[in-house]
Amino acid sequence: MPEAVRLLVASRNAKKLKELRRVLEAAGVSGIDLVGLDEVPPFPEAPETAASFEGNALAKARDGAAATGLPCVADDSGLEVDALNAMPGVLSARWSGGHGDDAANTALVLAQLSDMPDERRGAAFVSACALVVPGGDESVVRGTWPGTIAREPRGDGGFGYDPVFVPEGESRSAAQLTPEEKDAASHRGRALAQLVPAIAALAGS
Ligand SMILES: O=P(O)(O)OP(=O)(O)OP(=O)(O)OC[C@H]1O[C@@H](n2cnc3c(O)ncnc32)[C@H](O)[C@@H]1O
Ligand SMILES: [Mg+2]
Repeated sequence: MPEAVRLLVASRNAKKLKELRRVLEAAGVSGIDLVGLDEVPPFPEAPETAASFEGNALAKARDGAAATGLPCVADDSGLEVDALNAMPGVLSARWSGGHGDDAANTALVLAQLSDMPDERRGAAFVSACALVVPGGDESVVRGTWPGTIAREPRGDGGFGYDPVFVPEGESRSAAQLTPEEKDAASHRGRALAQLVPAIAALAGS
C-alpha cells in the first residue's frame, strides 16, 4: 500500500481544529493522514491582518505549507451581524479586545444588539478554507451559514458565538446541535466540502 499523504491542518483553536478534523475524516478521503500544528516543529505565523476571510485563510495555509513542506489546510472564519454592518467579521476572535475570549466576545455582541428587534437580528457565520500545496496549487473556498442572534446564550456544544447563533430554520442555538448536525449545515462544513475533491486528488484517490 502506498504511504499516506500527510496534510497539515493549521489552527491554534482546539475546538475549531476538532471540527476541521471531524469534517475531513467524515468525508472519508483515504490515504490522507491529518497532522496538527503540535506534531510539526514550531514556525513563525504571520498575524491575521487581511481585510477578508479568504486573505487570512490563505496566509495561514501558506505559512504552514512553506514551513513544513506539507500540503496545508487552514480556516479563517467569523460572525457577520447585519445590524453591525457585517462586523465582527474578520475581528471575531478578538472582538472584545483579547484573543479567543468566547464569553466576552459573545457578551459584547449581545450588548451591542440589546435594543434590536427580532427582525433586525440577522447574521451569518462565514468560513474561508484554503488549501496550499508547497510549490503547487492554492485554492480558497467559502461557506456561509445564515441565522439570527438570540437574546441570551443557550447550550454548551460548539465554541465561540454558537450559544447565541440560531441557524435559519432552527429553534435551537448552534451550541444545542449535535456535532454531526452542526457539521452538516455549518459554514465550515460547507466550505470544506468544496475542498474534498482537491484533497482526495493529493492522495491520488
Ligand atoms: O486562526 P486559528 O488559529 O484557526 O483560530 P482562531 O480562533 O483565531 O480562528 P479565526 O482567526 O478564524 O477566528 C474565528 C473566530 O470566529 C468565531 N467562530 C468561527 N467559527 C465559529 C463557529 O463555528 N461557531 C462559533 N464561533 C465561530 C470564533 O469566535 C473564532 O474565534
Ligand atoms: Mg485566528
